[in-house]
Amino acid sequence: MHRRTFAVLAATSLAWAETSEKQARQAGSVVAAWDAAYSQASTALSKLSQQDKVNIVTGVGWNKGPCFGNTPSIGSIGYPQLCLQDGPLGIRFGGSVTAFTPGIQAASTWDVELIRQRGVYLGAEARGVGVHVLLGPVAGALGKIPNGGRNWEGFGPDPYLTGIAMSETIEGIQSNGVQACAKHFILNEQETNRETISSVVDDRTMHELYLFPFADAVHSNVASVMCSYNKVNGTWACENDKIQNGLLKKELGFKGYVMSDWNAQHTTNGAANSGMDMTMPGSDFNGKTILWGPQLNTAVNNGQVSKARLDDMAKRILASWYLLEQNSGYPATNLKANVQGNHKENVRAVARDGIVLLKNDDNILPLKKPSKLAVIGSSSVVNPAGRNACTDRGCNTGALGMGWGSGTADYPYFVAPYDALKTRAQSDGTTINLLSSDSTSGIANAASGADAALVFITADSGEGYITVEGVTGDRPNLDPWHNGNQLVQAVAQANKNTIVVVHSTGPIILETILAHPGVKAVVWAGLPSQENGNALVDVLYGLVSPSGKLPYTIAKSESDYGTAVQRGGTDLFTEGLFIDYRHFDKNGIAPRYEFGFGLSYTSFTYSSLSITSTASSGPASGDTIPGGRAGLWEAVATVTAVVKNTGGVQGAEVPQLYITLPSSAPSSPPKQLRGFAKLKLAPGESKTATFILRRRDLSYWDTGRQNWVVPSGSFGVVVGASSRDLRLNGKFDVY
Ligand SMILES: OC[C@H]1O[C@@H](O[C@H]2[C@H](O)[C@@H](O)[C@H](O[C@H]3[C@H](O)[C@@H](O)[C@H](O)O[C@@H]3CO)O[C@@H]2CO)[C@H](O)[C@@H](O)[C@@H]1O
Repeated sequence: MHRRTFAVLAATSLAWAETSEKQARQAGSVVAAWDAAYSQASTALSKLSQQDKVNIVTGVGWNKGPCFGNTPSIGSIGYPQLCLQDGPLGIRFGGSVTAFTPGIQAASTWDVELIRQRGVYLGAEARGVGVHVLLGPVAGALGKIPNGGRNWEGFGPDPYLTGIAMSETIEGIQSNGVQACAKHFILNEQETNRETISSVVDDRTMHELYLFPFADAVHSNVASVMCSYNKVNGTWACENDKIQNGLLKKELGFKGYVMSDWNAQHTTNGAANSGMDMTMPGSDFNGKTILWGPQLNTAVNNGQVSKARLDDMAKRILASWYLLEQNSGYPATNLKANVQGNHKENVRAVARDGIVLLKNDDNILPLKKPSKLAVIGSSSVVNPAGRNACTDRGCNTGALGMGWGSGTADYPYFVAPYDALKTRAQSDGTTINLLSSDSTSGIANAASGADAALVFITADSGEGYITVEGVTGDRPNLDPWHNGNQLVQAVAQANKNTIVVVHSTGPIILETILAHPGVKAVVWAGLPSQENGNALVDVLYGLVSPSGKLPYTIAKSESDYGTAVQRGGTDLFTEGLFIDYRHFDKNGIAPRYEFGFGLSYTSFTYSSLSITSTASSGPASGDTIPGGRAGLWEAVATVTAVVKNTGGVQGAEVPQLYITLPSSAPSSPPKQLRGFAKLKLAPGESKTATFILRRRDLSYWDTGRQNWVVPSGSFGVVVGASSRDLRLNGKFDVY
């Protein structure tokens, strides 16, 4: 059977709900696939010495192999030197690879077809360069703190949206026979003090927010999970029996292996006995401290780590390798191979369809063959030092396409906004006045007299081992960089048709910008990677209607979020379940632009809400399959709604389904996203969105019963164009 995992789990790029329903039906085959892989792993294991087993679980050391992580080959079973390489948006330090859009841009499309295709292409490139384990996708940081440095690597602070994106990405990657790695497990929500902080979280919040998307990852058969740097409730994540053995392996039924984040292991025995299965990179960054290898051998010999535990570690790694059929015909590692194919088409589509139009007064957009345009800001052009001048994108100079850190890839080319605008202007006969600086001097000259002025601003963040312009990972505030507020004000003063384009790793506070009457439009262009300019021009000129929706809330003030980077040694997660829109809803705070918001060049109406349910109240039951109890994944309700394009142009709408749990579920969020669809609609066309609710979608985590429970009572159902633009209301009762 070729590509066993994919044959079992892959669904065509239908609505996510159909995909997950199929998965539920196929759960039995998933278990059978793992069983077969385990059987092969057991046979192989019986041929191995203890030293071989230790080698399988121990990286060769920092900077000692062709990849970021490497383990030694074992000739007797044909096991290769395993290559583990970042990352979540492409092959880090690849020679000729695609720099895909970051996860947050993929989430911003709300388009499972594009998200899945992105995953398939990521996997194809990883296979093409002989990477066995691709270190992504990311569900931690989830993004509870808007300033979190690495939020952009993942899919945003809603666990449902992130869970769907995790599944689609993992299934896409693994469809190519490449092992995916869901990271960082768990509660790694900030870069500041990430290697010392303890994230202290209550049981319910752990389950309903942070573990939720990892359950999707496990349900999609992810081969590996990376434990994170931080402590969880006082114990290092990579030494934490409760989260590794308890939550991940026992409760979620995870069959693959847990690897450490790079140098996140602290002890030999603690890590082994708490469920960590592979140490990476195998030494510290000085190459001096080695915690497994010979130390693990000794620990096994003197009984501090049992032989059975070592067997279990090795078997999990081998089973994952067999599950993905990497034992047959896998390409040799060559990170310099050209594997781009036509994948840039996915980059452009995600970059474009992830653009969120926030404001469009007087229908200033789309542009209509302007005779003169002003283009202003240092981020309108490519970094003058070169598109890849800063290692791991560790600078914010020129146009922004991704944040910085290990979750980056080198750009094979980079189309900056000005490059694409210039091309378009030539065909339209438009004159462009370019001022590629952030200085407010000279703006009157450049901007006045133009039909419209496009001003480009950014906000950047990344991983804490790099400091950019004084920012060590997490953003110190939610302001645009490089005096963006003053720049926009100066432009809007000079030109009353100012269009602000924002490239950012996360929310910024837009109040100063929106207060100026000259600002007619705000285009939230996110992180578009190598297709930055092309995607923008597609939207600015109306080649497509904007169809992205915010994957996070944009607040009026930073303090409105109710979460912040912690500077001390502990983060108590006192906000509990109430992050992002849950917090705004609960506290009656008006956001500037709510979660799920995004304008279009056309308009949509909603009608004909229909709800059917067979759900019964009570705890989840069934055997544990990958992802948790089987019953959680059963479809128990269906909601449909009709959306019509009532405007004059083609467009795409994202109807969103939110549920309100009955009051018998204590202290629950006012509403929670539990379905979405992306409908492409011609003028006058109607389509039906179908949302299939699984038992888990209607459940809360009952800490007393230690199980997911569907509460009895009346469930509220709303379908709308955003989390605050709710068009259809209904309810159904569960007894
Ligand atoms: O890449 C594998 C995982 O690595 C973690 O990040 C590490 C990153 O990959 C690595 O480049 C960086 O190394 C620096 C090191 O921290 C520093 O002490 C040394 O002086 O310079 C090194 C090179 O710049 O370390 C990062 C960890 O600190 C990611 O968390 C994980 O997501 C990756 O998959």
